[in-house]
Amino acid sequence: MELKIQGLYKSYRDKEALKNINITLNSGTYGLLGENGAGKSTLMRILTTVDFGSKGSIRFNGSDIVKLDEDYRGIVGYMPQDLNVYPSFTAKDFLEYMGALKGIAPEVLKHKIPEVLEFVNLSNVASKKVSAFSGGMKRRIGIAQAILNDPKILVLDEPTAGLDPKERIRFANIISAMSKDKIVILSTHIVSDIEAIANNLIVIKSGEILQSGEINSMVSSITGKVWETVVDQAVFHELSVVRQVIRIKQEANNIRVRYAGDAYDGITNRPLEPNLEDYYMYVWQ
Ligand SMILES: Nc1ncnc2c1ncn2[C@@H]1O[C@H](COP(=O)(O)OP(=O)(O)OP(=O)(O)O)[C@@H](O)[C@H]1O
Repeated sequence: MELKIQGLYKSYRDKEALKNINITLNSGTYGLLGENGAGKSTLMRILTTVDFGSKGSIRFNGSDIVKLDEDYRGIVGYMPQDLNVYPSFTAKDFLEYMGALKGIAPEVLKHKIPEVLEFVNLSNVASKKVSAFSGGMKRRIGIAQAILNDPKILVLDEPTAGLDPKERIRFANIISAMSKDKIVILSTHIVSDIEAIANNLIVIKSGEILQSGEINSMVSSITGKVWETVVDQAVFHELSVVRQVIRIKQEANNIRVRYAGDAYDGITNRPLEPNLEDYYMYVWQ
């Protein structure tokens, strides 16, 4: 399976939201990371044909997705950032409605709805109004509607925003369980969520791909470059000028510092296992 994006641009009047995006996605989970306004939602909307690029092409297994039209939409699942549900809809009503919009036959929906509700662990609230759901439950019903058509390509815009730690883990497990033989693309601002859910990272900045690759190899490329030390205020000040500080914690009169770069001379440093946040801070900040 291959989704190939070539020379993709998107302009909104005077704003260039995407600039020359080139990337090929295969089965796997891709985390799209970028600041507010980087272009993540724009790229996701184009990948799902909710919107179109100004220039460039996207091909699924060699065929242009715009030309594939319904055939492409039939294999795509999309969870937009703001999923609006009529307040009076129950979970089941909502899935019936979304299923009908996707053109899924009623007899298929009949067995598919209980299946997806079970999958996202909402079977027990199938007849409850979605308007009364917690943030985490709303995200899960969002996933449920996105997978109604057994999509090969699943696009999730900020699926973990506003989730508590428990819901976050539950969500990560749901995504991992269904990422086999699919292209899953999810966006987030939270680096640790990408590390927990995705195998591949795409960093996007001002509409351009800054870097993309396999998360494990990115992280292992900075082995030996992440340290912890406990220093006083004066040394911390010197250190923070010449090294990338990742995290600090005040401890009595000292500061515990996680930093990246070469070990700073003249202090006691403890080597740490790098993680994706270290990589992100060290390489891009
Ligand atoms: N419909 C639109 N009309 C005009 N400009 C737009 C429109 N949609 C997005 N933009 C602009 O395009 C740029 C990219 O926006 P986009 O929503 O894709 O970013 P994002 O990375 O998803 O941001 P966030 O993390 O805040 O959701 C921004 O500068 C935004 O203001």
